[in-house]
Amino acid sequence: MSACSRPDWPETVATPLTRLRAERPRVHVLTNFVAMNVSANALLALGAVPSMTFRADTVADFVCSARALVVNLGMLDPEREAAIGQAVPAASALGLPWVLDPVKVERSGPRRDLALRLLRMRPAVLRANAAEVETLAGLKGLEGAERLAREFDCVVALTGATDIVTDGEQTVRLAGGSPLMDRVTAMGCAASAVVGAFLAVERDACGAALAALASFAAAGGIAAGRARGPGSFEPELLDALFALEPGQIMEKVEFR
Ligand SMILES: Nc1ncnc2c1ncn2[C@@H]1O[C@H](COP(=O)(O)OP(=O)(O)OP(=O)(O)O)[C@@H](O)[C@H]1O
Ligand SMILES: Cc1ncsc1CCO
Ligand SMILES: [Mg+2]
Repeated sequence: MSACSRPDWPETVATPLTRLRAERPRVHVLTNFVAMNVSANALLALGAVPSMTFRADTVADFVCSARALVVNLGMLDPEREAAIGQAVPAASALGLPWVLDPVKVERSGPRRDLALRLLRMRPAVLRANAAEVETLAGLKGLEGAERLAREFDCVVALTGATDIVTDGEQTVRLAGGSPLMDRVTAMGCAASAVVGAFLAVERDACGAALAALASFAAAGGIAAGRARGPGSFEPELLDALFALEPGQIMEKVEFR
């Protein structure tokens, strides 16, 4: 039974967080220029180690020695697209889990088609917002997320004011975080990177996605309580991820 239906939340969240900090897995992140800095810093704050190269002739070596891969389609240029073409087969060959973040597929047919081709290459988790899920599924909200999870045999983490994690059969909703997360760039991209970090230590993709989004939401809620606005929110978020304790996650995040 997957963690999407497992009720022992402390175990689902606390154990992977402790393991992440103990093992310090390296996660290879292919992402856009807007998101690079905050994604790398979020991983470091949590205890993981980022690598970010997107040279096509180098990326497979980095992926082969990493423990998870994150593929983000934002601001996609030919160089990063070529790197994705090397990185995903390298990860698949090793059975390395990977996350797909289909940034803004609703804006471009070719980008949507690339995301659909990548979905057929079996990411462990698709992390997307509502517009992206609707574009890829042709259906809105939870129904769209469930359809994608079933069609592509992956876990779908649909984020927004409430996050949804589904494997197509079982679904968990998480409420937490802060509206300030919508006023700072690349929070979704950073959340996808954090899902990659949890996949590195938790092979149950539902469990990894839940632990990641719960940790990110809890840290977001804590940071919002300390920040004066978007400018001070981001450093507060990194500090909150660094100091995050499992008890705070249970306190700040509501599971439904
Ligand atoms: N109104 C909100 N209240 C609480 N949390 C939120 C809110 N909006 C976004 N979040 C959180 O912010 C993070 C990013 O989610 P979002 O759905 O905004 O991603 P996104 O649209 O892909 O972002 P981006 O493309 O800018 O990286 C998630 O962890 C989500 O839970
Ligand atoms: C790629 C990109 N373009 C504008 S903001 C942003 C970060 C993730 O959406
Ligand atoms: Mg996004």
